Amino acid sequence: MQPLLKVQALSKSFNLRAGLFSRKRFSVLKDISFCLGQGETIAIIGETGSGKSTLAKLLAGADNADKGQILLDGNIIENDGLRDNDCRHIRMIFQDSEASLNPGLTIGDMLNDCLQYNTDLNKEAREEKIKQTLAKVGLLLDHQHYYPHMFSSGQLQRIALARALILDPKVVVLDEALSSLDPSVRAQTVNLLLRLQKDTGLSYVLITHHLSLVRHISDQLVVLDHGEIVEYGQTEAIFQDPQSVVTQKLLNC
Ligand SMILES: Nc1ncnc2c1ncn2[C@@H]1O[C@H](COP(=O)(O)OP(=O)(O)OP(=O)(O)O)[C@@H](O)[C@H]1O
Repeated sequence: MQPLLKVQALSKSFNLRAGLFSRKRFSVLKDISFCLGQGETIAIIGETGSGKSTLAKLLAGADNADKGQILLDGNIIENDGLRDNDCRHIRMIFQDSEASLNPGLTIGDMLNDCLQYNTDLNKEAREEKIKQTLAKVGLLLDHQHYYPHMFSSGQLQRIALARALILDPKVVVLDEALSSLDPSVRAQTVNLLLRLQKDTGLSYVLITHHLSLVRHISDQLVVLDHGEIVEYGQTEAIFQDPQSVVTQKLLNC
């Protein structure tokens, strides 16, 4: 069966200042390849600086790769740094959702803007979509009139999720999106993510340092080290018998 998301030999480097007048390229991701099926979750783990967030940004189209392809449903959406402009199908949620929300906009206006920029829906259809999406993430219809500062951190993550889901994506990239939540709110958010996945066949790319979360919700696991994949396979198999020294170190700490 064709995977929903296929990442092929993705590479990324940045310019680094190497002296007063010289720069050199610093390779952050090298030949990254993996597949993700519909309704599945792949976790990406690795030490700080191993390239996880850079990979998340490439997947969501927030940055371009130097080389390699990203295919969604068999269609190339990124090819050697050229991205298909339609960013709807892969959406991203960050750790600090408050910082990514405009403090001067109500939640309803923010969701409405998102629909206006990305769809042809008329006013009534947009209102209906906002209503459905707020309900989907467990928020009240009245919350559309509130501003970001009026919500708790758990509710803010639901708002970030609503902003991602309102465009009916196929993949959501969660970059440490659950890390700042306290354990009970994190558990509620995980349950919400799992329910949405079961109901809608959504796929997740989970980037986290929380190994228990990785084991609980991911089907597959990618271990990054200095921008390279050192282990890739079924999560449970890797947890039970990690092959690479890097994975053994990460799982033991
Ligand atoms: N825009 C940039 N310009 C130059 N270097 C960058 C840029 N973005 C990231 N890097 C470098 O790329 C490397 C990987 O960074 P990245 O944020 O992807 O790592 P990470 O695995 O997500 O780390 P963490 O777990 O701390 O979030 C780091 O050395 C970082 O300094």
